[in-house]
Amino acid sequence: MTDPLPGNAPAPLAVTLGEPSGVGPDIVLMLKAAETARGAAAGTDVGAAPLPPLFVLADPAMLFARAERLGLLDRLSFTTIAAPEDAAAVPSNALAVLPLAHRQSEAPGTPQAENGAGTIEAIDRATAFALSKRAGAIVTGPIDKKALYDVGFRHPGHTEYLAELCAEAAATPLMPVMLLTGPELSCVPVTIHVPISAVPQMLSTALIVATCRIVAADYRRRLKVARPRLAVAGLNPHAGEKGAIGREDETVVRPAVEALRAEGIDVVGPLPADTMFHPPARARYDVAVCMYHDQALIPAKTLAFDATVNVTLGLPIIRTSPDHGTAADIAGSGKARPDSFRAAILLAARMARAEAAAASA
Ligand SMILES: NC(=O)C1=CN([C@@H]2O[C@H](COP(=O)(O)OP(=O)(O)OC[C@H]3O[C@@H](n4cnc5c(N)ncnc54)[C@H](O)[C@@H]3O)[C@@H](O)[C@H]2O)C=CC1
Ligand SMILES: NCC(=O)COP(=O)(O)O
Repeated sequence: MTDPLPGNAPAPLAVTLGEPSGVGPDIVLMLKAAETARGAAAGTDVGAAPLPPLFVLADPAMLFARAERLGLLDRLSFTTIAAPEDAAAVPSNALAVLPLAHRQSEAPGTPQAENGAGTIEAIDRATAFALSKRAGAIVTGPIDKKALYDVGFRHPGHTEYLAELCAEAAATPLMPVMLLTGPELSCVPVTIHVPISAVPQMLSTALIVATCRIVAADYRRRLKVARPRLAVAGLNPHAGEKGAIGREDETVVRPAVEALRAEGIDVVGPLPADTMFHPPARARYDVAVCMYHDQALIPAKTLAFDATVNVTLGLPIIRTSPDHGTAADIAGSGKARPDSFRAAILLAARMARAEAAAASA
């Protein structure tokens, strides 16, 4: 995961904390404190790969308050920076913080309406840094979607919002693809944050084809899988039982798989979703392309909740995120596990190195 690519060192990672009342701040602080402990215990194994260079976009006062609540101040210091480029000079025992214009309050477990502007500012600025290559990738902490909707955020989640920000910058429409990737399973939902009742209408052969093309291309370029094997799930029970239990698998999904195979993409399907996630079935593909959110995310989170990472494909920037949400029930308690956030940071760094190598090839 930490293999260097000489001459292609990407810029530091831009990290957003998401909802300040959630576990995003806890986890980043805990990861950095563990890193500092590693430095203090030089020569001993603290059991995790070192973090790559990164900086956090946040209100330093909010972060300090959460660190104090978690009892981490004796193991952690903060250095405020004015620009991403300053992160390189921050000592490894300090957390580089790029202050937001908006103030943020801490209030574990209770989203504060006035925090919404800072949450969105962090995402906007991290994305701008990544687009201008001043950040190698962005790693986002979980947002409370309803709390942001309540203050006027008009996007279902990061995935769709980041696509819109990148499309504005590129002046061209972009289609984001959500990938949940873990040690045992990688899954993509073709439809993302939509009510289940809207899924059959939204699914089309063109949407499945476009999704799979993006998956195949990003697997090759950014995940270094030369010939990714895709397995497409059916929509209906038993993949429609040849049309007897729903027609979509024959009229929508199968034509997409045939079109993709004609293009040379290694893809099978439609497969019955209930029998494609057991171990021997998983060994036959690199990524499962699913028809709706929970068809993909239930197996991914069930198999490896602590190690799965959410990646947005199809964008000119690299974005990763932990698989979990704000975990408001445990925010500020020190009970949050930082593993998925750590995996998101390490994967972002690996993808940024692959991207830098591909760009200079
Ligand atoms: N990328 C993002 O911004 C995401 C945001 N969300 C948002 O998070 C909010 C809460 O969603 P939920 O469905 O309740 O899922 P959740 O993942 O926040 O919590 C589900 C359960 O898992 C536990 N949990 C979650 N992360 C944990 C961690 N790191 N360590 C230990 N335990 C952990 C929680 O305590 C809770 O019991 C919603 O507003 C949702 O929209 C959810 C997923 C991703
Ligand atoms: N359940 C995954 C999820 O909601 C992630 O959303 P996003 O904010 O990463 O788009």
